[in-house]
Amino acid sequence: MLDIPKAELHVHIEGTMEPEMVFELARRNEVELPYSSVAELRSRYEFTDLQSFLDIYYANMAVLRTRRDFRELAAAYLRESARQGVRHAEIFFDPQAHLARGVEMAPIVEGLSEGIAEVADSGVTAELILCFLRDESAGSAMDTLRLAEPFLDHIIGVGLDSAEVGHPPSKFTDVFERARELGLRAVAHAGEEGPAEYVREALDLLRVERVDHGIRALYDPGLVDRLRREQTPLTVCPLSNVRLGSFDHLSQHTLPRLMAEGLMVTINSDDPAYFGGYVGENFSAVREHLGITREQLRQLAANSVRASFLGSERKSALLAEVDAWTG
Ligand code: HPA
Ligand SMILES: [Zn+2]
Repeated sequence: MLDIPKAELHVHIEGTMEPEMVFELARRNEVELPYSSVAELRSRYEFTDLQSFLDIYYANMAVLRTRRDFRELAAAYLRESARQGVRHAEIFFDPQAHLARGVEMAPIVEGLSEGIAEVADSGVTAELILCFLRDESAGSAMDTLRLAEPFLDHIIGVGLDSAEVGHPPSKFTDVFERARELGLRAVAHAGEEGPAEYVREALDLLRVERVDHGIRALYDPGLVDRLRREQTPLTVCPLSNVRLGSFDHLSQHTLPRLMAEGLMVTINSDDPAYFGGYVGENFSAVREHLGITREQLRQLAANSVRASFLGSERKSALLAEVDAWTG
């Protein structure tokens, strides 16, 4: 497990809920689960594509009900990540999935913030990115943003996730414009299963500062040139891409090509409770299976700091830590 100092920029907090916690919260909140044991739940984690994962991801999050649940979820993720070298995380959350079950915005956002505050003494910091579900309507996204307005002190930006194909970024142009007016930063999932054209739309219409995944950009040489020129960060998630079928095996992942093209690549876990590893484990896996060198790992860690929304002072301090890493 690699403890190089780093930032994590692509992690869904609901995707950090380990099967044990699913069962614990189900018991505490009296939610009935269609599985008889943790082992049985874990045995269902055989995915063929993004949708097959999303089905179980949304089903499991039904156990998340209270402020305490969200606090414990964030704290547990950050504690494990800190053990794997994470100094800062920018964490996605999916409020629409919780609002639909009658959970209000306040316990979600304030609970996650309390979890972040709880682990501050371990030196790890975090910010929250509110993601819109792209398979819901643009109107629902706009309503969600309105509900979040009283909590903007806790939220650094907006993102776009869930089922990609058939739900292009263009659907959310107005919502992202409103988010920018509110002072929020912008990122979006694009080019995970969807075409390179969605990456272009995310850049041109949503004006995102980072592209989440972006692996399909390699199908479009003109786009690759642009991403290189503009040094737009891509938050790549190697173990996730394999588990959701973009590559048959990690040894076939195009991370080395993305790096050879001179792109601003970062390594992230996406949904670590489902995809077989937290971010340190993703670093270890690409070293082992893709021949990524120690100096390239240092580059990837430095990229994660540069691509974060941290201020310049903290960035400099963390980059010095990356430089000094001898592990
Ligand atoms: O990998 C993902 N892609 C899109 N939506 C998601 N929501 C959680 N994880 C993902
Ligand atoms: Zn994701």
